[in-house]
Amino acid sequence: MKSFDKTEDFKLDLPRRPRRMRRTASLRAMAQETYVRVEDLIAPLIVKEAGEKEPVGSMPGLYRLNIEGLVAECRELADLGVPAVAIFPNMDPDLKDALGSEAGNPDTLTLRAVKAIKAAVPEISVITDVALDPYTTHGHDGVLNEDGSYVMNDETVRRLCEMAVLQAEAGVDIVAPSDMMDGRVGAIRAALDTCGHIDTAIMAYSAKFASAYYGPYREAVGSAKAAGTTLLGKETYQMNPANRREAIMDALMDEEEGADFVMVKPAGAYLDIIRELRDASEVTVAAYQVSGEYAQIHAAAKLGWLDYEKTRDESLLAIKRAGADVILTYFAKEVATKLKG
Ligand SMILES: NCC(=O)CCC(=O)O
Repeated sequence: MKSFDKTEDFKLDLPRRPRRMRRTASLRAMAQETYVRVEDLIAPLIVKEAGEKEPVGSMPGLYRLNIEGLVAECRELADLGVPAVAIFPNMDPDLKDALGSEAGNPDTLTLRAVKAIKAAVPEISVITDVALDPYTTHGHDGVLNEDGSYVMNDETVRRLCEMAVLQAEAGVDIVAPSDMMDGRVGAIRAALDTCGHIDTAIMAYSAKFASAYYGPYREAVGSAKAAGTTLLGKETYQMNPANRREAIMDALMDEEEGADFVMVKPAGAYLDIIRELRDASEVTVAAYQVSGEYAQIHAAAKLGWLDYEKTRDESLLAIKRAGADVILTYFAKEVATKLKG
């Protein structure tokens, strides 16, 4: 057997050398396939009734804002070029009941917030959540049956239609059903059209998984305790994290029913679903980088275990590369500021 000759000139005969395009910054810039743009970012914001802005412990940089603070934040985001905000209410527990009746109040906090934003910052698109969980004492996204063992689908959808029409009347640009009831997109589309809101778009939380990554958000909106008061789990309506085909089926149903956006939530642990949905769907694909994804980057960076900015930017780039057209992310303002600067 011939021994390996260390002195011999050693050259691989390769038809391609991919490292050629990685050698300098300018070559790497030309070879870059994916970018995160400010136009891709949607900022989720939390509104509360009154008082000073309050930090959310597990989500550094996120605050519960009163309407005035919320409007000021929207002004800054619009000036940075962020195209949209998604508003979530932190409700006074006294306004919650088993039916989520406050959701049908034409003067509820969310609707006043929408009107204030649209009056002061008309150029930013406002997205509102269509779901009952902020308003129910049990924290579920719908109306329960008598013994509390099931979220009733069609009764819940009727309530969601009522909510969506109120939101459209308040001037919201996009309603976002996040409840995961069957048939709600078609019913909401029909209700909006019947009431003359043909131009109100629908962003469907289509592949919303029953995920542990929502933990910090539940603290932010004060629904963690509520969700714990019932034995009924959200996995009876949200999707099983193990399922891929089901996610695509549900999203394509939403598209057929009239969704203008289909969403995957969470994002980082579901990049395969984002890619597959981008390939299968004709409409805009949104991905929601949720609170747990945000919190884990902050926590690891605080411990000195990860580089904060690089990990943040890589997490968003990966979601774009997977195929998301827009990303709901708590990093929106920070990243927009960096991209503008
Ligand atoms: N409806 C909005 C959410 O549920 C947000 C979840 C999260 O950020 O963890």
